Amino acid sequence: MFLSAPAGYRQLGYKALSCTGTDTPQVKYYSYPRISARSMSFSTYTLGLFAVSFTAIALVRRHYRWMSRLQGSTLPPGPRGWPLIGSLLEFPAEYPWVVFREWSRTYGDMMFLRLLNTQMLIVSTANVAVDLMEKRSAIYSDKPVFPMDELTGWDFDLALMPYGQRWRSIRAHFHQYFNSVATPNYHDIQTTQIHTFLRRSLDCAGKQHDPTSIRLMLAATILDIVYGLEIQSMDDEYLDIIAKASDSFAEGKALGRFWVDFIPWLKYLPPWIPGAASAKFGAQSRPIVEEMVERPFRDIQSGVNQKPSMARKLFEKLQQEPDLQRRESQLQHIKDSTGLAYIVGSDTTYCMIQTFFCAMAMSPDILKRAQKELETVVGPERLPTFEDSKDLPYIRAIILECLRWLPVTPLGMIHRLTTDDYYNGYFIPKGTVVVPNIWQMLRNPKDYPEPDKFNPNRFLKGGILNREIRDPSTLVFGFGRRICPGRHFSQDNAFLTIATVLHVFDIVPSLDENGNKLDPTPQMTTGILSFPDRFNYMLLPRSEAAERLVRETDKA
Ligand code: HEM
Repeated sequence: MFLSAPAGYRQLGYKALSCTGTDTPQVKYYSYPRISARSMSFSTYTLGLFAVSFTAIALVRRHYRWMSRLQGSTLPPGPRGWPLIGSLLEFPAEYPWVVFREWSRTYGDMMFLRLLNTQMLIVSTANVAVDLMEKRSAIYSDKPVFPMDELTGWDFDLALMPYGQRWRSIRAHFHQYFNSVATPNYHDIQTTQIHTFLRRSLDCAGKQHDPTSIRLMLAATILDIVYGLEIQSMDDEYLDIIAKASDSFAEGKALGRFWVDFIPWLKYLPPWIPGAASAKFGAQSRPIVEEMVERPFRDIQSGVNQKPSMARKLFEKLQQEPDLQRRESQLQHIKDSTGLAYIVGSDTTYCMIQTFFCAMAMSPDILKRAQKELETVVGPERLPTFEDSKDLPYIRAIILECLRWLPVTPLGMIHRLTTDDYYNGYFIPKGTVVVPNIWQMLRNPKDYPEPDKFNPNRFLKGGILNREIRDPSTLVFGFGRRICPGRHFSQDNAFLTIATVLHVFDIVPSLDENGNKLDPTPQMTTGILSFPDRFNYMLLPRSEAAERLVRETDKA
């Protein structure tokens, strides 16, 4: 079930794994334990029995339905699995993208498997992903419904939402404010927050860099744009509500924790019945999630918060809607579309910026070359701006390589097929959940030779970006009608953060108490999002002039 989760949730309890690194960083992923049946409680077993019975009936019925629809095709190959439970026992609980790559060596670029009553297609190459999820987007844009999302209140989240009218309306509101024409409107806010981040980083120069300051920068940026909120610290009361809501999401999605996603009628059990753990948990979670969505909007509706923002503009526009019923339903969609921006946008962008710091701490030559480009184009008198982007191909190549090297969502987000499909002689039954192994696509040596190496040069030819190399942003932000609508905003933010940091700071391994360099080798996390965590690096101002440039941002 964790595959269904959206980008951008606080990754609590994620596992971290050692990586190895050299001057040209390479990342290795190790063991991937299986799901442990011992961790399940008695009531979980009881409900598990129900699940097995229901699954058995559903599977037998489905088997006969499929047989009549094969039309001379076969299902794509894949692990055979066990009766009833399918491949549940061998399904990797950690770093699944690495295991799927191993499996694909046996089964090819389309692998079909079953987990209880969920059928899954894992796609390992970019061409197949584009053929299915982009070119046939009309039938590959749905998402499976998980009753737990409704119980916990998380069903407002666009990334989880089934394809349909509600999704269309919320996405349209969101798109209006995050499309490529609208995002430059946020450059001032982004610049202010990035400059604040530079000053905070300067205050901690020479010490292990605290990634909380990256989170704070992103929170302050997105919540200012969306609600006009001024976030000064991570102790902010509203951030605390978001954190609690995110915790409830993470727990609700933990594989094997609740059975309601396998036995949907469990959601109708009242919370006080023994065994109704999911309903009980949902009843605790829902008010917190509602508060997260409602609280900042209340202040806008009541006029307490008058600052210009996306929510305010949408709300004012809505007042011109004459149809009261329509106004009511649109109001909820507006609240939902604004409520999800921070949730889906901040952690994803955070992961990408962490990847940048990690790559730079491990690749001094690449860092120096980027700084040289900045010296030539921007000069010592000022900080880079968004307008410099077109003249900084090496910085842009670094961004592309960060997206490719350690993709933030290695398995993207699952899609669901809404009707039977036939592709390359294979039958893909309606309801199949499609998992793109983006991590593997971005490690295809035909597109990216020596794929484990961090090497921005692969995107350059004759000093400019080489359009013949597959652009990783066409994969990492997902596919077709569900493609990430925050991608322009996120890439803008990444550009200015990376360019300004490199212009004024060196990024180097931090030191132990005896002044010896610590190993900057990162730990990779596993989960919906994956990023290098807990690695040793610090920022040092490049010169007094650079320090001055940073301090002067306070006066700007
Ligand atoms: C490096 C940063 C980011 C990455 C790698 C990323 C990646 C993704 C991916 C893979 C999806 C799923 C697409 C699919 O289903 O095929 C997605 C969906 C989404 N993203 Fe992002 N994202 C990032 C930043 C952002 C930001 C900054 C925002 C908002 C400001 C955002 C908003 C969304 C929304 C609303 C969806 C759901 C779209 C839908 O299902 O219709 N993302 N993102």
